[in-house]
Amino acid sequence: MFLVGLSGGIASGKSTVVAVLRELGCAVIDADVIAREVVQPHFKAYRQIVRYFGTEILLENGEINREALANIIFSHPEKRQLLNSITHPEIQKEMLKQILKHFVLGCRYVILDIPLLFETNRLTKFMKYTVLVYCDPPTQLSRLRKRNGLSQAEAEARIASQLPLDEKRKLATHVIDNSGEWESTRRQVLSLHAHLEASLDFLWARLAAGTVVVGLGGLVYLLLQHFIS
Ligand SMILES: Nc1ncnc2c1ncn2[C@@H]1O[C@H](COP(=O)(O)OP(=O)(O)OP(=O)(O)O)[C@@H](O)[C@H]1O
Repeated sequence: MFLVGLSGGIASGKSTVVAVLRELGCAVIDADVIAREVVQPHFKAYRQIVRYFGTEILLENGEINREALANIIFSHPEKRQLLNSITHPEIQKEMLKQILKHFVLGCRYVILDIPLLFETNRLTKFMKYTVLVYCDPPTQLSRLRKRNGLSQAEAEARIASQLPLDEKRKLATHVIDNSGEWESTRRQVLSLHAHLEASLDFLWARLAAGTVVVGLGGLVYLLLQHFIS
């Protein structure tokens, strides 16, 4: 099995592309969903967040008030760092668990949908391929304005807070250009899927796992022989 990182920019069409990939039966791990899960009450990160940030960041139902927490870390970079040091290891653990599950199920590849994949650049070294869902700047601006009901200035400010798509484009191994019609995007996703399905890169991980299993089996056999005789 191999990993494929997928990212985009605000309103560039990532959700649209992921929907097609899921429809094709691809295994997709959504980092945003995991980030929301690990701060739910029964998780370790929840207890740590409450310990450090206090019960005032809780909603009446006991869940974390994400907006209140976002406001705190917005003006206190050291608190943002603290929050990241609590949540990031839990998110990575959960991602690893899901990757292993897909490996055991025999998936050839898994798509990791990570919003800040190219900005943080920490996870790209684990990816065999990286995919950018691209959209030309005027189209991105107009789709964002329409979807979120924003003024020109508001939409421009949100886009400017991210690494420009033209910069991310240089970092990706594959680009899906979503500037045109849905059908054109769909065709590109189908062709990417065919390319990934045809790749033999999944064999390396299976070979490595097979070698470990055979090695461990051999070791157990030798130990049993030793103790029985
Ligand atoms: N090819 C397309 N043609 C027309 N509209 C599109 C196309 N692709 C996406 N859109 C529209 O553009 C908007 C943004 O798309 P989408 O929500 O998929 O982007 P996203 O990258 O997931 O956004 P975000 O990361 O900001 O949540 C949506 O309203 C969607 O319906």
